[in-house]
Amino acid sequence: MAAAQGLPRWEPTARIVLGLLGLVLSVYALHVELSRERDPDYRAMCDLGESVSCSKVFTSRWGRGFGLVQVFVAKDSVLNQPNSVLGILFYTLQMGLGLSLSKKAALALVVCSWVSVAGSLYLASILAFVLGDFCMVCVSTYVINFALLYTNLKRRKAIEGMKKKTG
Ligand SMILES: C/C(=C\C[C@@]12O[C@]1(C)C(=O)c1ccccc1C2=O)CCC[C@H](C)CCC[C@H](C)CCCC(C)C
Repeated sequence: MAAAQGLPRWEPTARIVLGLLGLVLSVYALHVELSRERDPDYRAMCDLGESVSCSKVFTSRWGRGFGLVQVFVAKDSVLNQPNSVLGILFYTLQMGLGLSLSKKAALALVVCSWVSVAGSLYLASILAFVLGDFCMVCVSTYVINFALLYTNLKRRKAIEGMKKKTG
């Protein structure tokens, strides 16, 4: 298997493509959220209907700090950042740590990725059962997060294999 000798050949490309897509979606989500907060009449490209509205989702209480941070701190605290800011950090980290071939970096990527998949499942259930909204930007980021987890698991396996061989 190629994975035993080194990284799968598709791995660096997949990581950059997924990371950039996630980054673009997160920046867009942040832009929509801030525009909507400034102007309640703002309509975003991803607002297609009453229940297919991304800006409604982004500006809901679940759109900041996963709706959980404000249980502990004030709503307008600096700790209560939009989810998309976490997304920007997360995708930047995924591309940045991808440059390192160390085992620790590979493990960190897998752990962060699992956290993001858990976050995705949580946000998806809020979307479906609480808000009853279809947010295309959100669903796209969940798909990206699953794909990144797969990529990171493959990568970690390959890096473990490499280190065993060369000592
Ligand atoms: C645009 C984006 C997610 C979309 C969205 O979050 C948005 C914007 C939102 O307002 C919302 C409201 C209500 C229901 C669902 C939603 C969402 O769907 C990006 C996050 C992706 C991902 C879920 C980030 C997870 C990061 C981890 C917590 C790991 C952090 C690791 C750190 C070391 C950086």
